[in-house]
Amino acid sequence: MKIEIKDLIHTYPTGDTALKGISTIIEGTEPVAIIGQNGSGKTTFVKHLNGILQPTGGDILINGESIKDKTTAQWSKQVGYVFQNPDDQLFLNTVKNELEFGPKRINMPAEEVDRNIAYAAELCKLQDSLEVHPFDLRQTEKKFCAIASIIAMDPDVIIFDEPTMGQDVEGSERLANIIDDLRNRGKLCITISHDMKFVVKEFSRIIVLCEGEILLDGDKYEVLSQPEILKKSFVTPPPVTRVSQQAGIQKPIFTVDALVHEIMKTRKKELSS
Ligand SMILES: Nc1ncnc2c1ncn2[C@@H]1O[C@H](COP(=O)(O)OP(=O)(O)OP(=O)(O)O)[C@@H](O)[C@H]1O
Repeated sequence: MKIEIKDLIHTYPTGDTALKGISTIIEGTEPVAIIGQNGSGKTTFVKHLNGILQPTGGDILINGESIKDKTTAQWSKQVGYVFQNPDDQLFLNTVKNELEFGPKRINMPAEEVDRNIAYAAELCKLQDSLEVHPFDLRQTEKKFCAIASIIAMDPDVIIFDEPTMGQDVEGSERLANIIDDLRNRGKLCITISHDMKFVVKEFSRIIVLCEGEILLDGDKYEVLSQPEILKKSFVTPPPVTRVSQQAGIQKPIFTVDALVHEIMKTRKKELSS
């Protein structure tokens, strides 16, 4: 899977230019996180990746094919989009019906539908809720229902818009497990998140948006080693990273264990000199 974003511009009918010429390439299966302050253009950007929004300038090529050449319904076989708010996505009367809807709409063979539903329900821990009305699920579970309904369609790319919002620790771990499993199956996950702890744990590549432009794009160590530039996007690295940076440790640190290791290393050096 190769997604080429070429000088992408989006101006809403109101005249707001939310994307001011974004260019990058997303390739392979390594999960990518999109971060940035509110209003920086994250949702506008990812909504172009399966044609929910059309570029007003520039283009996106998915495996060489312009996003403009197919409808969202056609792209949804390849690129699934999980909405930030599950209430914008769920509309049927049981979880099972929600999971079946997409695969049937894209004419997936019945056997495959059953297999994909079973996989998506198990991965999202919804096996025991298949007959429940989605609106009777807790808000956090609704989100997993929305995620499972996209996974059941078996797209190559899955876009998550703020999946950790409102999730507790167990929910975030379940999400991390979903992303790991999808990657192991060769899927590309692209995720918008404000949860920096989740971002540094789960993603190796981070794209930082600021006022409709790409501010930083690269490996998480490279991105988080530039705190002064990051400040422009009002992104705050996780507490352990900030503590280590203030303590003068150059390489970004993402876990308490890694911080302790660095401190012990420095102490050993000091003692031996
Ligand atoms: N439907 C719309 N009509 C007009 N302007 C819009 C529309 N949707 C978003 N915008 C504007 O486009 C800009 C980018 O918004 P967008 O929602 O893409 O940002 P975001 O980074 O996803 O923000 P958040 O983190 O709050 O979700 C903002 O200035 C916003 O007000």
